[in-house]
Amino acid sequence: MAASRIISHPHRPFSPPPSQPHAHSSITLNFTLHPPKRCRLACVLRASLKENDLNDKADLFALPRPLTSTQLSDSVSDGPRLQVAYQGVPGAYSESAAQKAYPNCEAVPCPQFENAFQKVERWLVDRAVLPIENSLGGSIHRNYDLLLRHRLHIVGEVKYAVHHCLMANHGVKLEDLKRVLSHPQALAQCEHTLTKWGLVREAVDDTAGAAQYIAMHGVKDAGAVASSAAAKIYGLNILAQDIQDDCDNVTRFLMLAREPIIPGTDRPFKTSIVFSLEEGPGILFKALAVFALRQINLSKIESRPLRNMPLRMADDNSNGSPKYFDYLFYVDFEASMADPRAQNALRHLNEFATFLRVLGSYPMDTGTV
Ligand SMILES: O=C(O)C(=O)C[C@]1(C(=O)O)C=C[C@@H](O)C=C1
Repeated sequence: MAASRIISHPHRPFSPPPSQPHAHSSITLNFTLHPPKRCRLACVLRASLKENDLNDKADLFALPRPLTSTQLSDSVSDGPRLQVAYQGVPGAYSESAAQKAYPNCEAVPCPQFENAFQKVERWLVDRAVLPIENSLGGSIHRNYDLLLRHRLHIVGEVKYAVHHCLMANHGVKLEDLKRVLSHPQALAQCEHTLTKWGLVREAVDDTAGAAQYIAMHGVKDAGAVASSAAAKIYGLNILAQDIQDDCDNVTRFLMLAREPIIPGTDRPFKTSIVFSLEEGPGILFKALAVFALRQINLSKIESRPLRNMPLRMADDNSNGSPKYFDYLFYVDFEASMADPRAQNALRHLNEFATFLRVLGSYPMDTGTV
């Protein structure tokens, strides 16, 4: 097995190791910014990182140690239970995903995604498990943005089959309902069914939170879309089961930690990166070609606005009129950072990317959902 070492220091450039397959190489997985071409972007990204003062506090601690793959899914044997932050209240799908990812963990509820990131950064918990995409509803954009703003590492992924129920207080029938409360993703996943029933959608922070609200306030004209576990916890009656628009409704969650893991080649690995590019014809094609040239499969691509600088000038003679939207590209590819093909692909990409950061190299969830 290759034994590449990951250094997770945020201020050093990406510098791929020599490409021998079994070299004990040193890979810096964080971003690179070369002046002068990249200094404008550097300022923007630094400003965006400063938004979270926790990042500075994290620097007070010693350099993190990489995790080994044996530390991925269980708690430290005979030690305290691993504490895993998730967004929502008990009964949320994220809680079940956290328990699937770390079977003996203590799942710690957080009101917002950002709080889950912060809890890990402040050493209040060991890991966070957060949704990143759903097979029906698509990407959870907020978490893409937070991955960049924070400095946690993706150490694993877990796919979770989501089965939505419509629930209400006891005695309330489907005909009595005018409204339905749930997480926007859950509402999107049940779009056709809810339209058929003519229910007005109301978005709340999480599915189980919707169930809790309905129960606590004795609401009679609204139901909640949530899990059967939430119905049980909050004492609600299930009016309909499996109401998502497709029986195959799977959410992919990311497992996040302060430390990266040592990537291996002993099982299928995935690597997640984020980069930005100069404007120009065919530049995205060129960026994606670095993977195609090495037979590396891409499993996901997502573009997000570069929030602090969403528009760029066409050129210096554009009289100050903004022309182009500016993007960050998030790409997942099916190779380990210990694989020389991945190292070469990133070295190649780094030749023309204006910014590049490796978010994590981690075992793929190849299990059934
Ligand atoms: O609200 C919940 O129960 C969650 O865990 C959040 C969430 C999401 O953000 O996508 C997770 C899984 C489902 O796709 C629906 C909602």
